Amino acid sequence: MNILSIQSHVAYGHVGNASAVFPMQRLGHEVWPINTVQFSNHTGYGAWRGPVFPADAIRDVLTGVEERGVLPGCDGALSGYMGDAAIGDAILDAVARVKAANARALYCCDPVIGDVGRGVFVRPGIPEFMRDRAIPAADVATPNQFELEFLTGRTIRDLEGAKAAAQALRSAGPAAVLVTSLQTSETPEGAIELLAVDGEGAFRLRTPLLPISVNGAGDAIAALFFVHLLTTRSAAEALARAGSSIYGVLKATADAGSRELLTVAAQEEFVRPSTMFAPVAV
Ligand SMILES: Nc1ncnc2c1ncn2[C@@H]1O[C@H](COP(=O)(O)OP(=O)(O)O)[C@@H](O)[C@H]1O
Ligand SMILES: Cc1ncc(COP(=O)(O)O)c(C=O)c1O
Ligand SMILES: [Mg+2]
Repeated sequence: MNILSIQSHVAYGHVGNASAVFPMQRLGHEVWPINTVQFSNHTGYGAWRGPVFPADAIRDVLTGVEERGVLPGCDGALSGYMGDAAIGDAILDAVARVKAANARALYCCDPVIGDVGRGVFVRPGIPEFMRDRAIPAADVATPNQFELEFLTGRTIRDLEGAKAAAQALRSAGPAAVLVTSLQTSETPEGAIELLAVDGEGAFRLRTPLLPISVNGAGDAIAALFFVHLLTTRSAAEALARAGSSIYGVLKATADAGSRELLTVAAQEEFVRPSTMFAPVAV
């Protein structure tokens, strides 16, 4: 498959396209990355350098790809960390151009806004853009629990609440929703959950909670879930593969004591996860 991936890029470490592109390539897919920023490192370090690209730069690169005549072969567009709200229009314009060229192409929006620990970590206007413009245009969305709560205006306390919020998001646009880093009153101590909901039902995947906090896992799991969904057309299957792969990479990362994901060193996890976790219909 051919995947257009519009998100951040960092020189050092693995977030945004620097986390998402390689796993898709390792699974055999062609990726057409367009970078929304080029930073030295992710913003979780508190300091970083490098530019946020203007919307026109993103449009221009997409126009160049379009001029190669290849957009009819694009199977999916993936967007993530934006840098600035002005980039939003360029992303939705790119999605529209991909869909005009290939009516079967899907758009996966990873609505990067923030997380439970850090709160909102993107520029003003981006959360509202995600809620009001990107989500309605998306076929697939991959919010973490914090983002799902913001996007739906609901507080998630238990699994039923998480399912209801995911359904509310589905009625706003995306047919398939993957909720990451789910921890409700029903999540056992020492565990973390993923919840995938599509027209077939709701599925939960539970893994051990590792004693680490790294950035970029969300970007990688969104990419993995999207390409597995495109190839298998099953949210439950995509959930099992993507969740098991991320767990394997994070386990290796924790074992190595690394602050950055072991995207390269643990690459076998993308193809053959050391542990396959089974999804449960809920
Ligand atoms: N400490 C952890 N232990 C186990 N799995 C984790 C841990 N942190 C992240 N993950 C896995 O990676 C997924 C995506 O990470 P997450 O932090 O939710 O993304 P985001 O960065 O978008 O918030 C989680 O749903 C979970 O499956
Ligand atoms: C440049 C950049 N891209 C993407 C992300 C998203 O990372 P995550 O996958 O942890 O949500 C971050 C988070 O700090 C970031 O700084
Ligand atoms: Mg994220």
